[in-house]
Amino acid sequence: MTALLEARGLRVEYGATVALDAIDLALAAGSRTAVMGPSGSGKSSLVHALAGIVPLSAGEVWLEGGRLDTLSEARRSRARLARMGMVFQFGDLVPELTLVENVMLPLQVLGTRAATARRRAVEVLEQVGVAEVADRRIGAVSGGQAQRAAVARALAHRPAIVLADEPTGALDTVSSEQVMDALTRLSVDQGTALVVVTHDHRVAAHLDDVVVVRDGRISVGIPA
Ligand SMILES: Nc1ncnc2c1ncn2[C@@H]1O[C@H](COP(=O)(O)OP(=O)(O)OP(=O)(O)O)[C@@H](O)[C@H]1O
Repeated sequence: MTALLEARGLRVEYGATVALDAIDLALAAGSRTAVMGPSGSGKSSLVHALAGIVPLSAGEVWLEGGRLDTLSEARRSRARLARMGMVFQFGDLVPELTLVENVMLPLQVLGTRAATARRRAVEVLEQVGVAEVADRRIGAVSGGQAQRAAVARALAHRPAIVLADEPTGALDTVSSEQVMDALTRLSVDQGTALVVVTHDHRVAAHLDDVVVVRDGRISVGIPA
């Protein structure tokens, strides 16, 4: 079966630092993968390389059977926007906008009409359990609620792949569980491939596979 997203021989360098080397990874539709490993081992670099955000020194990234890394920057951004959802530790939501407006934004960039985008945004906010605060500004809700809005935003356009870098890192245990429940439930419902960078074994327990990164390489063994 063709992988949805595949890395072949990835190498990423920042100046003299080799952040990733010889990475092979294939993600199938509906797979749920934790990326674990020590601080500085290359986990964020891996997620950014899979998303086509950082330039590769060597290797290839394939998205749905086509090369991602060789596309022009504009086409890569478009492919990322259309087919991927990204969630980061502190969200990157617009604090002055409401939850629903934040979730509508990428849909509208993709050409969805405002009324349709709003309906879909409210639907996903309901699925992640924050519909009751949908019209509050991000700055006026809790960290857990904002992070669930970030999950809603990443999933609203029904991406094939969700890449989440420490999505629960700033949250207490209860909020962290809510965010992971929301991510995994929507992955099950929509068949999304889910990749979650985490230090937390409780977070990894929500996922089916674990990839351990050590010194820029995928290693087999017990996560640190
Ligand atoms: N923009 C950058 N410029 C230079 N070096 C970088 C840059 N980003 C990351 N690095 C280096 O690349 C290596 C891998 O970093 P990366 O952020 O991918 O690790 P990580 O496993 O995600 O770390 P953490 O768990 O602490 O977030 C580290 O040595 C880091 O210092």
